[in-house]
Amino acid sequence: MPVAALIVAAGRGLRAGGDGPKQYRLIGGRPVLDHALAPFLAQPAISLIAVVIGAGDETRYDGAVGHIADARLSSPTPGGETRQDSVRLGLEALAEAGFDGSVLVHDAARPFVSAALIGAAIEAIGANGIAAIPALPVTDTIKRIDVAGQIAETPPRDRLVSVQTPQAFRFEALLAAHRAAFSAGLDGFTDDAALMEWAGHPVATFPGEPANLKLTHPEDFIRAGAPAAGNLVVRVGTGYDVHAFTDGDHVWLGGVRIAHDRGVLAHSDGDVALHALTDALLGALAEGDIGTHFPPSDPQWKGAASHRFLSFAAQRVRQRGGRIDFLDLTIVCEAPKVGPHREAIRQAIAVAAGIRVDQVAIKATTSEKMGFTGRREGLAALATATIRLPEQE
Ligand SMILES: Nc1ccn([C@@H]2O[C@H](COP(=O)(O)OP(=O)(O)OP(=O)(O)O)[C@@H](O)[C@H]2O)c(=O)n1
Ligand SMILES: C[C@](O)(CO)[C@H](O)COP(=O)(O)O
Repeated sequence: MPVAALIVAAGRGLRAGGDGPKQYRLIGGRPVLDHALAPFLAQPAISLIAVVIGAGDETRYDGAVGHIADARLSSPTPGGETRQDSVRLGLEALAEAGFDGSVLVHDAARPFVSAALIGAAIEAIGANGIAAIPALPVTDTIKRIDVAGQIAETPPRDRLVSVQTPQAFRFEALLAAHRAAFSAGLDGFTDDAALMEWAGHPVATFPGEPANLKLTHPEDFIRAGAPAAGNLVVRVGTGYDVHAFTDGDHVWLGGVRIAHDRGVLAHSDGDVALHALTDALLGALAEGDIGTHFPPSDPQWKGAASHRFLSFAAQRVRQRGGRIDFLDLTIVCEAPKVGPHREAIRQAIAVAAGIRVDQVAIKATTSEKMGFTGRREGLAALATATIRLPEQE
């Protein structure tokens, strides 16, 4: 089933203040919209990306995303007065382009969306879903107030969630719901899930991410680490990991399952490539190492898929207002052969880190039958991460 992404970026950002719409402001030297788009561009399952922009924002848009050379990104569509209007106009543009399948609707104002969350949205809508949205349990007690500001009700918190984007929908169903609401003159829906509920569709939830903040008020930009002057400094981190072979029939390397006559001994899935890359990013951030954040003593990481570790470290770079420039990896083993899987590994790493494939390099070498890798006792990986971070945080 084809998957499209619809990024709404036509708002004026009145609550955020500042000069011009917030989606064009810089975080870590890059526009918010560019941050929001990158993990969608890194997701190979997405075949079409449409962006809805405000009237008169064409030059800002070109300045923000003009560097992106990806045929999946279509020409921007003019938005409407409200978010609901902008989504509807974006859906109509996708319909005009003959799209059918699933659509992920995302706010440009959520620049810290992770590749993992986009993957979860695609998985949640799956082959048969109608609507699925990311949700987080609320931690504050929520009250409903009356017009005078008096508390009218305290709903039980265990059934309350706050919801985010990307929200995933069956395209035809969402388009029909938007058209029906438009014909009925209803324009008060603050998210697309509410519109689907109104149209009578079930809406499923999947776990959202606390870091997937919506930039709404000026203080959100401060929390997001937007540097005042936008000065970024280059930082380089290195990572190294080894795992011993054991009985088994496959290994995980760079997020790809490779059939092999041995497995690896590990608490997680034992992916040395992703572990070395995670440590390289954490090194560049000076935020400890993989064991600091995902202790092997913690049962929740038993058998964990290591792309989660890399996505976490990449997210930390973005949360600190930074960007990943390049990831370079060397895998050391006599077998399995890495060459046939190189491109799949590059893709998987780019998706997990939320960067482009051309920002990832994979090299492999044997150790000429010397040492533990040469004796086929295990495999190793070395990684270098080049990132940029705001000068003063
Ligand atoms: N007419 C509109 C209004 C909003 N949006 C988009 O919807 C998302 C969520 O909206 P919000 O955070 O409310 O953004 P703004 O409308 O820009 O903010 P404000 O309400 O403070 O003006 C943003 O990515 C925004 O660009 C849009 O495409 N068209
Ligand atoms: C769609 C949304 O991001 C879900 O939390 C939110 O409802 C958008 O609200 P806004 O007032 O348009 O920012």
